[in-house]
Amino acid sequence: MGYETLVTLPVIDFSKQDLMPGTPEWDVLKVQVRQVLQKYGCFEASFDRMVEVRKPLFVALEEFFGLPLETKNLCNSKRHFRGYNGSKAPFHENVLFENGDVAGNVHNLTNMMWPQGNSSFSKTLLSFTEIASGLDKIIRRMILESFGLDKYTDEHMDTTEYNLRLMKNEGRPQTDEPNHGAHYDLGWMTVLYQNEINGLEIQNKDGEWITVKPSSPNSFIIMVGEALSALLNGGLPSPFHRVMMTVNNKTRYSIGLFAAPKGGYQVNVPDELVDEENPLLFKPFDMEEFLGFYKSQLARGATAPERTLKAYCGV
Ligand SMILES: O=C(O)CCC(=O)C(=O)O
Ligand SMILES: [Fe+2]
Repeated sequence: MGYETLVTLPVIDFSKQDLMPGTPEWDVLKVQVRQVLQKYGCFEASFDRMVEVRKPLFVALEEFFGLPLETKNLCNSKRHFRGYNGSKAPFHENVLFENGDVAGNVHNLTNMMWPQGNSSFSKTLLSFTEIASGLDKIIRRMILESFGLDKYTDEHMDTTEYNLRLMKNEGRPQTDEPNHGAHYDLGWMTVLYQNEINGLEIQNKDGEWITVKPSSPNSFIIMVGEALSALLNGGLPSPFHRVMMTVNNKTRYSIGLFAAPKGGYQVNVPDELVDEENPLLFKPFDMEEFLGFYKSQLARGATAPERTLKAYCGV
């Protein structure tokens, strides 16, 4: 699933208030989204709703990662799907809960970290989630429309869940090892937001790693995940990416909102996308079962191509 040579990511501006389906503004952006994603599987989305949330968001991330290790490890004391991972700290730390309940997880996380309360932390993470999920829904709706799949939109949105991941990366001493190893994102779509320290790299079709440099502090990086690529019968590529930082960099904070098919829901390539010229590329799959496969592959040291959806249910 190659994509064209990428130098810098194209930017699409979503700042217009009340962007509504069926309006001329919507249709113009829809065409751009389709073209850019078809080429690269990712783009930069500028969205001025981040203006007010940006500052408190990075205060919140610094506050969380600044907690003592023992406190952060409390995230793992309850039966959360993943929780806090600081095994590569200070080069990489992240916290991720995988049960699709962002509000509940933010609430639990806040109570575990600050038993005396920290309402600004939870409020800020929920504001971010609201903005990022709004943007995700606009973009996925545009994608479905552009593939002539409008009639599936409600079902698609109703069978989507979100997970939030908070990340901190620091520059490593001279090494070729990435902070966050190269991978494809697994779900429908990823909405990433970062501070001013770059480090995200996307591989272009020539195999070169291109550093993503957002052009504005209000920009998100949007990436197609494997599940969406499969739903569209390979119609959009999912970019291979990693985080790589040198020792000269300052601390990078980033936060990702991941939209994915709910477990128990069977993802099927719509008939509209399959014909003689476009044979079916993926058998129906359940995201939860795919995640099980992914994790067992990871545990036995499988390479990135050996833990893809293609390896799991490719025709
Ligand atoms: O930190 C970043 O910008 C990228 C993180 C990432 O690729 C992920 O969480 O899947
Ligand atoms: Fe990723």
